[in-house]
Amino acid sequence: MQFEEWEPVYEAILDDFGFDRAADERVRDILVGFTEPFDLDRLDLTGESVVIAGAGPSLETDLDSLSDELLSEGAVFAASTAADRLREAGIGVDCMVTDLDKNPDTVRDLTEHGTPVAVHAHGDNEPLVREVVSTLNATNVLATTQAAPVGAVRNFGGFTDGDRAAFLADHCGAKSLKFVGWDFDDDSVGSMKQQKLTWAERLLYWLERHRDERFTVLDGRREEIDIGALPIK
Ligand SMILES: Nc1ncnc2c1ncn2[C@@H]1O[C@H](COP(=O)(O)OP(=O)(O)OP(=O)(O)O)[C@@H](O)[C@H]1O
Ligand SMILES: Nc1nc2c(c(=O)[nH]1)N=C(CO)CN2
Ligand SMILES: [Mg+2]
Repeated sequence: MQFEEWEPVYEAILDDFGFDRAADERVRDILVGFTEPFDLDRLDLTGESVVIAGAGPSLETDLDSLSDELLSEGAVFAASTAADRLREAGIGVDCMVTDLDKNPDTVRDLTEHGTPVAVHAHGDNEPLVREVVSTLNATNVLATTQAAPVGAVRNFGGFTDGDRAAFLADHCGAKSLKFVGWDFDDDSVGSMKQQKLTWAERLLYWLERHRDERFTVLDGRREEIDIGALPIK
């Protein structure tokens, strides 16, 4: 997705949360200083089915639905702590997507052993960007921002760790996306997290339209989704 297409949605998100664009840009620029260009051919997903693992409570039961066939033929993208759960279950992660707020040791371990991690800079994770990114093997870091891309820091669209994983897989040519571990209505989360999940759902709905693909995670929900300021006709 080009930034011009993403930008109005980004503005709506900033507005909804009261986040500051200049802060996102400042932390993005710090990340620029720690990263090198990432060769996206390493994540060529052309013709592949990709599992997008969120970190919702349903991940536990959803893991049982992942067939050996899907896992051997497709790729697995994991948001944040979903990477830990998958690895515990013996499932390899092809890419982790994170804003570093939960499990930096996993990020360190994956990047050390050659797995790409999409590391996101935003206005509220400056200390993590400063402390963690300098300790990583930069070759395996795919730096991202929700603001305009600069240098090696890319923007594929998306906001929360999980929906950014889906936008990244889309960018990399995935044939189909399968979602596990997604719970948009989760009573265990606070109001800010619920607001983030509402945006994640909207953004997946938008991506679904873009791709002309039905995401089963949205089944039974499409009619109810408040698209907010999304540019959907
Ligand atoms: N019920 C859920 N709880 C948490 N994450 C969920 C849930 N359902 C889906 N997800 C996806 O899994 C990802 C887990 O990442 P993580 O918990 O680090 O959140 P985040 O995007 O960094 O937001 P936060 O600032 O709340 O930590 C979320 O970004 C979201 O896209
Ligand atoms: N400024 C800002 N941006 C974000 C934030 C956040 O807390 N603050 N959380 C996100 C969830 O992954 C994604 N982007
Ligand atoms: Mg996170």
